[in-house]
Amino acid sequence: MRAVSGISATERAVQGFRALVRPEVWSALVQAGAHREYEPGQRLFSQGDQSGWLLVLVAGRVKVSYAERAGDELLLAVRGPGDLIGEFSGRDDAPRSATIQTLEHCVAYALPQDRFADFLRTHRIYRELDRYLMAKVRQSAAHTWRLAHQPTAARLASLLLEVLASAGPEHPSPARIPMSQAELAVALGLARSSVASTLARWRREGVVETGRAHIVLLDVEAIEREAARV
Ligand SMILES: Nc1ncnc2c1ncn2[C@@H]1O[C@@H]2COP(=O)(O)O[C@H]2[C@H]1O
Repeated sequence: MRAVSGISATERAVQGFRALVRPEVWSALVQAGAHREYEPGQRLFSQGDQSGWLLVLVAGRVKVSYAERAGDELLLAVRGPGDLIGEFSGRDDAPRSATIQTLEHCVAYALPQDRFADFLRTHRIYRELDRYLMAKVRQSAAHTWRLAHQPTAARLASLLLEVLASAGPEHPSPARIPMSQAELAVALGLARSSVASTLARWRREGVVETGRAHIVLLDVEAIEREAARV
């Protein structure tokens, strides 16, 4: 697959916790939690809160955002099926490090942190959790670099590819990006007008289709080429 900013699209694919454990361990983890369904735009965790549970996400994409005091939120990551959400607090007993909001309808299983700790012990999967956390740290570095150094179009393209990659293989419409232009602008720390004019150009070129609160990627290769421009 073509290299994107030195990273191939395959490497860019978000690796969930599910990919790191045996299928029967993942199933047992899901069964250990309480079934929850969330509407699009629902806030699951708020940065700074103290709460003793985490989510095992099985369907739908969420955004992870960070803000300093009353400042605008900046997007840290987009995660999807196969991910753990809210596992940091259980590791370091600190408040929630970020705010989590659903981008679309989500299905997850909720587990108290102490039950998750028991699960890690019983199934001896500390190493897998370490690898998972380190993958999140590594992806954060790439994300930060893109925010700081990529021009507008490349930054926007990178985010659209991240949302696409986080959909997971079972998603019915992964190329439908459930974010408005205003939401994309806030997420990337860009002016809304810059996002609007880039999307208008891509629309004219047949690369995307835009709706009221979503974008459909019609030509992923063209978006990958845009993301590769530094
Ligand atoms: N940089 C990041 N990349 C991916 N997920 C993150 C990142 N920062 C925070 N999170 C997730 O957001 C959650 C917020 O609550 P926690 O701090 O409990 O656990 C956090 C992680 O699951």
